[in-house]
Amino acid sequence: MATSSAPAKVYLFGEHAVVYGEPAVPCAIERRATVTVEQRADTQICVQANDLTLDGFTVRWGGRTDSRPDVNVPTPLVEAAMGYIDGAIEQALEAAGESGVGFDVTVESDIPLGAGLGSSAAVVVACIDAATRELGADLAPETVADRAYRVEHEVQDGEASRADTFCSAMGGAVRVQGEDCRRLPDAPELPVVIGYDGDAGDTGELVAGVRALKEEYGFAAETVESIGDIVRSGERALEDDDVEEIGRLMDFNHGLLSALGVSARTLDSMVWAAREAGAAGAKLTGAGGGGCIVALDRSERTRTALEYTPGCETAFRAELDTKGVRRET
Ligand SMILES: Nc1ncnc2c1ncn2[C@@H]1O[C@H](COP(=O)(O)OP(=O)(O)O)[C@@H](O)[C@H]1O
Ligand SMILES: C[C@@](O)(CCOP(=O)(O)O)CC(=O)O
Ligand SMILES: [Mg+2]
Repeated sequence: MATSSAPAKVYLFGEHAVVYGEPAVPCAIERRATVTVEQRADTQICVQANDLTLDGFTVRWGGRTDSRPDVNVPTPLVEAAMGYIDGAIEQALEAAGESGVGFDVTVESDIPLGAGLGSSAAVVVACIDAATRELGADLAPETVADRAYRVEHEVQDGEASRADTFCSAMGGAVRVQGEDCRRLPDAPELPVVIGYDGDAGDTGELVAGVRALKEEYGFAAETVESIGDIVRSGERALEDDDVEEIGRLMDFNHGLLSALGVSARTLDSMVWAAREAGAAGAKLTGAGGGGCIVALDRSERTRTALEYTPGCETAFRAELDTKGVRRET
């Protein structure tokens, strides 16, 4: 039996545009998905999944006698979860040079699902790490990241960046542009506050929507390029530890994401509540459509204001996670 965990992340800058080769800077936070993998005597894959926003379900597939999942939760969720776990197991088997092995997989996650905090990447990264160790192999975090990216790419219908998976595997703040993935040497000490509307967005669908807009309108393509410019300015502000400037750029980034159609009324309300409470800046994080915003505020004012904002289910402070994927005992 092997257990690994991997962290969630917020995007300081650059989600969506990173899918088209612009840079992005995500940052790992101290909320984790933990995955336990144990070999079975047969060839089935049996997944037990739980997280904050899920009542929990068990699904079993593969093997000779039972190839249909036996579950009690909505089909799209199960299909997506099966896609991620199936993909992760396939990558682990390939990495360990094995085939035809069945596993019991248990997922426990503190990361709200589909909320822009990268629950999918954390689950896949932790699952690949645990499954390869269960098979006697040991992969470097960079290799886990690369294999996890292939899974996200497949599940998101061929459109995904390496940002979420690299960040979750490596921890800290990272910069990703195409295949160029690096850890930022001095992870910034940022006063991150997160607001969550209790809702979820479908990453694959939202990415496809941006792609369609970009193909239809030249100015949408330019908007994507402008997000790249914001990220480049953001990197300089991060080097200077200039929280006010980082915040201004986050505000600008949110405006452009909103123009690309991936915000939501609740996300906009939370962003405005944060700004009015004195946050240095605020933006949605991840794919959007519902889920989380990220704001910067050293004081408690933003968190308190968010808690009283209609549409906000919960607000919390998030510490930077410098560890990335790790073995749990
Ligand atoms: N605890 C979990 N158990 C099983 N599957 C999970 C869990 N957390 C996330 N997932 C998978 O990840 C998907 C959400 O990923 P995505 O839409 O990319 O949003 P995000 O990565 O922002 O949370 C879920 O639909 C599910 O398939
Ligand atoms: C929209 C996107 O840039 C980030 C998606 O993040 P999340 O799955 O919503 O946490 C897609 C990607 O980079 O693969
Ligand atoms: Mg995701």
